[in-house]
Amino acid sequence: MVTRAGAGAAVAATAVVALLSAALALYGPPLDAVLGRAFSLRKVHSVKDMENTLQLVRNIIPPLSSTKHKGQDGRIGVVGGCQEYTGAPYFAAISALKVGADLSHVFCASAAAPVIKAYSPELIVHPVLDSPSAVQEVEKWLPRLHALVIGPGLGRDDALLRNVQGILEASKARDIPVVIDADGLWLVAQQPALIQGYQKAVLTPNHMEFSRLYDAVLRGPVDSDDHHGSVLRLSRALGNVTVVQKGERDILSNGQQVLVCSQEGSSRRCGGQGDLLSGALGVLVHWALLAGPEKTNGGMSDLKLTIWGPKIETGVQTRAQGGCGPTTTPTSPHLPLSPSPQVQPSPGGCIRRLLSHQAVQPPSLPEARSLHHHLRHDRRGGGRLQQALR
Ligand SMILES: NC(=O)C1=CN([C@@H]2O[C@H](COP(=O)(O)OP(=O)(O)OC[C@H]3O[C@@H](n4cnc5c(N)ncnc54)[C@H](OP(=O)(O)O)[C@@H]3O)[C@@H](O)[C@H]2O)[C@@H](O)CC1
Ligand SMILES: Nc1ncnc2c1ncn2[C@@H]1O[C@H](COP(=O)(O)OP(=O)(O)OP(=O)(O)O)[C@@H](O)[C@H]1O
Ligand SMILES: [Mg+2]
Repeated sequence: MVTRAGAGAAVAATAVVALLSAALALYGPPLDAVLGRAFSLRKVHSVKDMENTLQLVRNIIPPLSSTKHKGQDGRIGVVGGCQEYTGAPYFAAISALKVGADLSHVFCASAAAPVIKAYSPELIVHPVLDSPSAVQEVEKWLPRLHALVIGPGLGRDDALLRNVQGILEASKARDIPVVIDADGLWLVAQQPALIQGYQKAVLTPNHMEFSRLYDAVLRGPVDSDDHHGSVLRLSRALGNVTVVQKGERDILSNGQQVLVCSQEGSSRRCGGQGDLLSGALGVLVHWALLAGPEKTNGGMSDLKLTIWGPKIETGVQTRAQGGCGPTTTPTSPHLPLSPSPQVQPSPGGCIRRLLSHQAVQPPSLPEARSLHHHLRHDRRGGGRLQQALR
């Protein structure tokens, strides 16, 4: 049963991964300053660290106010949902709402629409994705959306993928941040140029999706001895889009920095947990952008290669140094490739530690429901994510 604290921690943790992905994607330096304040080398107590992490997240959550109107704090679109998969787009879209977006749209195939509509009256479901005019239908809504989450439950039907390609092009033309997950990544693996250099794209591959994408873009297998370098290389090869490789440790990179979150999460490996993350990320990317650099002190560029979490791992090394990091000397001054396997203490002599996400409890309905009920209640009680994070 998800406790209030557990729910808060789970949501907070997702928020942290989402926030860091957003900050990596959207800003230059120096989130490091904020992180410097938030994390320290001292023996970390998870509650204390989570409190620091929450402060970082709180910086971007827009305050509730009577002067705001519906939709102002987030209108998120999920592009996905087909005959076989109706749960994934629901999980992504409802997570966006529960994290704190005001409106959540799902653009799906007509067969999936009545099913997803039946799941929740809170979602605005458009049965357009398999329509011949799908791109135009979705394009009508783009001026009113703050971010898109492309892929949950999309499936691999060529006609749908072609429509999604057009939707992605139209979104880029409007500078809309996009989170690309699941079979949206299948499309990107087939046509990497679709997001090449679009730095408002955040990719959230799982283990398998990462291997496929890496192989398609870098023409070779992932170097299993160098996860950090692999994520860095893939991000660089795609023009510094942000890549969040989900796994026992989540590894994030924007082609300049690498963040590793290794906080123990749920050991359940059930379907839907990645969908929850992608939906949450859709809102938080928008909020991070809305908050602006002053709220996150700008972002990441001074952030050194940092290994985050209870187990301090070795730093990434260049191959020349016997390590398995990027093969070329990194152009970025931000990546001090340590000659020794020890992690270089980052500025201020501390090796920061990021307590990040505990994977959301298995989304079996009762637990998810209590989580959702809990956040919803907080939302109504005038608290958004902050309330849930207390
Ligand atoms: N309720 C719904 O509507 C849901 C719908 N969903 C939708 O399903 C679609 C496909 O998404 P997906 O994640 O199931 O397929 P994908 O990632 O291609 O993996 C395929 C194979 O790769 C392997 N494999 C996977 N992980 C691995 C690992 N860590 N380490 C090693 N191997 C690993 C594993 O093969 P195995 O090894 O088990 O034979 C797995 O079977 C997508 O659109 C998504 O949105 C889901 O979101 C769930 C909820
Ligand atoms: N082995 C693991 N141990 C702990 N946490 C994990 C592990 N693998 C993934 N996670 C966490 O679970 C969440 C979902 O990751 P997962 O790999 O299940 O995504 P996914 O396959 O896309 O899920 P979905 O079924 O929704 O598509 C992520 O936050 C990730 O950090
Ligand atoms: Mg997935």
